[in-house]
Amino acid sequence: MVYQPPAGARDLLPLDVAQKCWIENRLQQVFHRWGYHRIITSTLERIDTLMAGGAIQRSTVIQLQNAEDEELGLRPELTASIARTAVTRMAGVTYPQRLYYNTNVFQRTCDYRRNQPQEFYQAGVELLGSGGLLADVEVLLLLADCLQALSINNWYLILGEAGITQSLLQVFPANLRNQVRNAIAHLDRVAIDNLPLTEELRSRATTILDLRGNSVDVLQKVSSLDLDAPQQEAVNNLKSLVELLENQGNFLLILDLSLIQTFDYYTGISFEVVSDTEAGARVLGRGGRYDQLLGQYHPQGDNIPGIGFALFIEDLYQILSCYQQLPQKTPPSNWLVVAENNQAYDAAFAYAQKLRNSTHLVRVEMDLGGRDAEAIRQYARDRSIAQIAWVKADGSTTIESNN
Ligand SMILES: N[C@@H](Cc1c[nH]c[nH+]1)C(=O)O
Repeated sequence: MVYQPPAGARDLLPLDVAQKCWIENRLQQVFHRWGYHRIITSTLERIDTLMAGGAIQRSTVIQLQNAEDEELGLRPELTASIARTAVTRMAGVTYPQRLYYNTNVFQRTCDYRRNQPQEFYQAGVELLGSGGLLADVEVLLLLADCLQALSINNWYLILGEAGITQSLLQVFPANLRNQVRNAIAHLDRVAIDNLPLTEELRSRATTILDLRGNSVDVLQKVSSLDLDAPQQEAVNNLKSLVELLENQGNFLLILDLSLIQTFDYYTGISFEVVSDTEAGARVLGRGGRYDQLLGQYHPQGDNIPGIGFALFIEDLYQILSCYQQLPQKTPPSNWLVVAENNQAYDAAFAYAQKLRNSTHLVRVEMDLGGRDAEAIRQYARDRSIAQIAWVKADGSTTIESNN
């Protein structure tokens, strides 16, 4: 019997892990520097929990069933789980809470034959309890810092504002609003042309779809629409955010008020990080503000504002491997400790332990017997092990460097 992994499953071998850790450690250092704390939530959630925010479709969740016949699923993202934890397990904490995660998520693929992956890794943050401009700026500058820590320079931010876009959609008749939203989400002009809209509304839908480009132009275009007072205020806030980002951040910003998903929980800014490579654009992460999500999980429905993002480790990996940034080998051991005969085992283990305790980050491996001295030297050369320690039963040791 040959045991195969299920379609879409992936095993990460030591070099893959070293490369993944290289990315994750850099991100983690940035999260720490900004005062974020790691949270680990359950891989398994009730389907209801995953879907409560309105961003997750049942068909994309890998589903499981427990003995009580509860419908469970593997988390496809972290924000819903963190929202659940925050208002239940973390009730009573003070705000703001700065949380980060670095973990796997599962997304069901429709095409099993192509062996499409179903397990992915994400690292991200959630900043809970702050609804203002400063929290938006913090999260976006933190995001920029993450990319800088990975030495990724060719990227831009597509910034939308779900609140503004949703409210601009209110002029459409309720029975057509979803179709207009879908057409805009997919930048589908043909669909807009085919909807039974008045010419004025059709032109409004096309204007929303075209609210994309450099921030000055887009802000001007949106201000020329007949905005009511709350819309005007939201546009002014967006303007302040853009100004702060353009002063503080060192990245290209594309304002996109047509940025809207067919499903999401965003109520304020929403954004995507896109890398610009010769091979084309690649989305490296996304996020946004969700001020109504935590209320879905709160026993009394109390809302707590939140904003965050997730970076997609596989996509970062693809970019970094093009630039040859990642480690190309697993780190070699520094020492190979060899017991010269059976009586020297005790002394050899003791010597190896002494080396391990001597400096931080040293790698010491024991020779496991069964080879002669030449084979041991060859092994050390093959594995790039710098030093061999030959240990005798009385504890005396000869050190040989292996160049
Ligand atoms: N969880 C979202 C990203 C996000 C984090 N926080 C807010 N949004 C996703 O996977 O798309």
